[in-house]
Amino acid sequence: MRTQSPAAAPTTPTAGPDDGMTAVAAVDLVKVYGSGETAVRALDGVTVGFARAQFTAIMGPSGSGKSTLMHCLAGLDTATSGRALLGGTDLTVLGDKVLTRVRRERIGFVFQSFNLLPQLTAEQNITLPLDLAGRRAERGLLAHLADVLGLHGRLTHRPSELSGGQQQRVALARALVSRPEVVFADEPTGNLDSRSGAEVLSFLRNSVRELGQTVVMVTHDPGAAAYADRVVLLADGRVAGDLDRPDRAAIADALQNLGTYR
Ligand SMILES: Nc1ncnc2c1ncn2[C@@H]1O[C@H](COP(=O)(O)OP(=O)(O)OP(=O)(O)O)[C@@H](O)[C@H]1O
Repeated sequence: MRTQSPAAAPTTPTAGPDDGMTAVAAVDLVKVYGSGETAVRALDGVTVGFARAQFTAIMGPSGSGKSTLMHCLAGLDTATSGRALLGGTDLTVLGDKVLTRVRRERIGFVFQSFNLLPQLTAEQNITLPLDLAGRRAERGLLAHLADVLGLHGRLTHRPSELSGGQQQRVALARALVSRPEVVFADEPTGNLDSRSGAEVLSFLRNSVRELGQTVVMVTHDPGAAAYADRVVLLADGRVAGDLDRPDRAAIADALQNLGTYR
């Protein structure tokens, strides 16, 4: 394992995303929840970049700041200081309206709880972000995603008529159909059985390889993280390690070294 201080984070943190190779970056990102004696420093100066067309997993103990980092980088939460960069855009200086548009048009999301709208069909759920943005789905890409995700014959079904694995595959199609600059996945296999989870992870892996998609995934599971090209470790709101193409055992070791793996 390469461990390092946040100041020596791995992927061109000082160059920032304008180098054309970095899709998303945090630069000295600080997030403090609350104030006074009860203040919690969830992010304590995180500097890290996520390369284009790479699959990165973020891991670390409970409370280490994984979700906070992802939410700040996705414009779902505001940082206390520092910069959250998507391409050349600093999300920390944007107002709510512009931020909503950036999230809708440039970012794909996959959540543990699927977050599909129950009254819409699978296809309507998939195209909803595009519809809201006034854009048309690329029919070829939609058909390709439905095909590789095994959703043909399910597109007219509502979420209640689909299994958990199928619902998450609909969420994956929704995340990718707009060709976003990055897909953020928060514990995407947390509610799935191991077979459905493996399908979701293989799909994410292949979307990086075949579509050049950038994927950043938060997970507790070393087996899930082993699908990634890179694993960034957080501890106490700081970058505590960075693993290049680790296997499951190397990830488990690194977590154990952080004193967290049970
Ligand atoms: N809305 C909030 N208000 C106050 N404190 C918060 C809030 N959200 C998170 N925190 C605190 O910030 C710290 C980091 O939380 P975060 O959820 O980012 O960690 P995590 O690594 O994602 O944890 P887990 O693995 O348990 O999901 C924790 O101490 C948490 O209690």
